[in-house]
Amino acid sequence: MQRLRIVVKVGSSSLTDPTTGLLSSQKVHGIVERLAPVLKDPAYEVILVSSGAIAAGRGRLGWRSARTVPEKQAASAVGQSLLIDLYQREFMSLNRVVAQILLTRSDMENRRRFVNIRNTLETLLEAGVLPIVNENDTVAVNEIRFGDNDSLAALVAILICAQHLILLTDIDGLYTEDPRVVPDAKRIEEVEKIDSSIRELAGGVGSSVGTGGMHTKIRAAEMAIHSGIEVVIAAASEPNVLMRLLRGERLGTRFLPEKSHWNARKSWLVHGSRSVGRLYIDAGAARAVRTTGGSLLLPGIERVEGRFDEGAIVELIDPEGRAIAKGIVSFSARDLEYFIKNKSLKGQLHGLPEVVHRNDLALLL
Ligand SMILES: Nc1ncnc2c1ncn2[C@@H]1O[C@H](COP(=O)(O)OP(=O)(O)O)[C@@H](O)[C@H]1O
Ligand SMILES: N[C@@H](CCC(=O)OP(=O)(O)O)C(=O)O
Repeated sequence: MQRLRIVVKVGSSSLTDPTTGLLSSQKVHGIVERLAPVLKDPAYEVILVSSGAIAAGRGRLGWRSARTVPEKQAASAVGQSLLIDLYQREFMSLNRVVAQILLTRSDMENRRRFVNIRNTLETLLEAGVLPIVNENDTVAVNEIRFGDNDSLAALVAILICAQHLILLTDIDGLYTEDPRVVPDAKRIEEVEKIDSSIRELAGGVGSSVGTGGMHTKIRAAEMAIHSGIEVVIAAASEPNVLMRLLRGERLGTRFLPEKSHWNARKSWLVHGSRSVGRLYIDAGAARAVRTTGGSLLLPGIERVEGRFDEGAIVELIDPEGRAIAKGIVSFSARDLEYFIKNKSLKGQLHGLPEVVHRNDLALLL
């Protein structure tokens, strides 16, 4: 039987006490209660992405707040083990082994690590273990931080080819405006396509502990639906919310997956990888790449930007300056510059590999 894969993300706001902002063991218990029936059902495989480390650490350290990045990192270092210990004890009563997985953005950007993470998760799921993922806050300096766990959860869902991503938060879905600011705002039940009219609905963060508010959730939903994954934003406080959602009950806001979506490799290219260079290409090459699904060949390249080796991720820029695709380049920047400078060589360059093979290329436009 093909099991459905579900990534459930629980935000800081749903794991903490609203007045103190500290981790609430009662709320953690509530999340475990909602997960229990799904875990028991052989139709599903679950990965939990849980925030809460900073809140747990602040509680243990007696800190009223953690504002600077080093403070948050220190609080998280103290709190992550407390958080996992709490989950461990809760899941023990359900006879379920848990595993801790801590990731940074750069783990996702590196294709080998990305594949390794997938192998580990697959093995854990196969062994009936519940993986509990969080950002590795202590090593995640600004450039490699997710910051919010919504994008992390979307990338995990892409990585393991999940069918559902459920973002549990302190509000029962996406509203036409932030209901904390505009009390008569209306909940949106279903979103067919995420465009600027949807992105504009997101207001700020509601609680003192949340990060990103609806902005990061809509961004995460966008990544996931492009990859064929259905996304729901729902209230963590709703009784039996997960099973009810999986049975099709209309709770929260459902974002429909796109029908013609990227495969996992292309999704990783677009959302997971970071490009380190740009190839400026001519109109003919842009047309070949965009409309005929062709590879990028040497004669189409006009200029190279960035220092990179073969195997790096680059963006392809068309003559109008638009990034039309992202792909894995087969030559280093130095080699490409050499070929461009010695254009007369072009005629003799048949037989060289494509600069970016079509299988290693994902269109952005
Ligand atoms: N259009 C909107 N609809 C619903 N909630 C919104 C909207 N804009 C902003 N918000 C705020 O987003 C908050 C949830 O985000 P956040 O605090 O980051 O949660 P989490 O900790 O679960 O990631 C809500 O409490 C709400 O105040
Ligand atoms: N990694 C941090 C969570 C960051 C965060 O607050 O994210 P979110 O729950 O999306 O608002 C922690 O465990 O405290």
